[in-house]
Amino acid sequence: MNDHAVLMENVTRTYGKGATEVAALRQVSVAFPRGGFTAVMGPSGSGKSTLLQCASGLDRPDSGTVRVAGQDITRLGEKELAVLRRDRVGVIFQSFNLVASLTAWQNVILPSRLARRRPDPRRVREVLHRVGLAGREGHRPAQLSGGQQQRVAVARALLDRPEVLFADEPTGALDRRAGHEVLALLREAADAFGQTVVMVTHDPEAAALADRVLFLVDGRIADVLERPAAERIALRLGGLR
Ligand SMILES: Nc1ncnc2c1ncn2[C@@H]1O[C@H](COP(=O)(O)OP(=O)(O)OP(=O)(O)O)[C@@H](O)[C@H]1O
Repeated sequence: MNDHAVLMENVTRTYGKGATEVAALRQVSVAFPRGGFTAVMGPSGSGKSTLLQCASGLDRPDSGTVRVAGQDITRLGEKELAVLRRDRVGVIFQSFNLVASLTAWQNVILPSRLARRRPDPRRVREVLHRVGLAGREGHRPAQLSGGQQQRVAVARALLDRPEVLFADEPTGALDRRAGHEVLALLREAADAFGQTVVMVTHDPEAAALADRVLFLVDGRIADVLERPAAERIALRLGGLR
């Protein structure tokens, strides 16, 4: 067993062609240690979301390799990739991505239902309880606060106990307190459940909860800080712009 949940080697991702070509990632090599919590920061357009999408199998790099749980996902066909994403990876977005017509419970089990599985109701209850939504199972997104909606999305990502949780600005649409609750859940996923967390954020205070902060500039890793305080992150970030 290697101790990296995700290993990216020489990953390049270019969008567009000719005059409109943009190199979103340039030969990026990075390892995300098992059970670690990594924040990814950098100026707008530096490649953070692209890195997350390539690492999670939502996007394919043009070259380089991405190993998730030891498997090179760049070599997998669509079906195999879908299975790996389903079984090993959880994803959380800034905009929650919930279905408005479904209840919290139904949103949490939706990916399983689409994969023709029947999740154990005890597990669904447990995971909704863990994110603080006991008693809100029957509420639809419009009947929940932004923080509660994001916690539904976290519960959905946690349901199948994925080895890796990817979060793209998970607190971007939340106020401080709600954001902190979501971050605490991500921290707990790493500390109590040994899950690997990779989170893109613009917020130095959010990044300060991570074990390590990667800074991207123009598609390259410009710096890595271990367990930095928010002030140091903000300073480093200011120096990059
Ligand atoms: N689908 C796409 N088509 C064309 N260009 C794209 C596409 N997605 C991203 N890009 C470009 O790739 C670069 C990196 O984008 P990316 O979204 O990864 O940056 P980011 O660091 O996440 O930015 P932000 O903080 O603004 O969300 C940008 O220049 C962006 O315009």
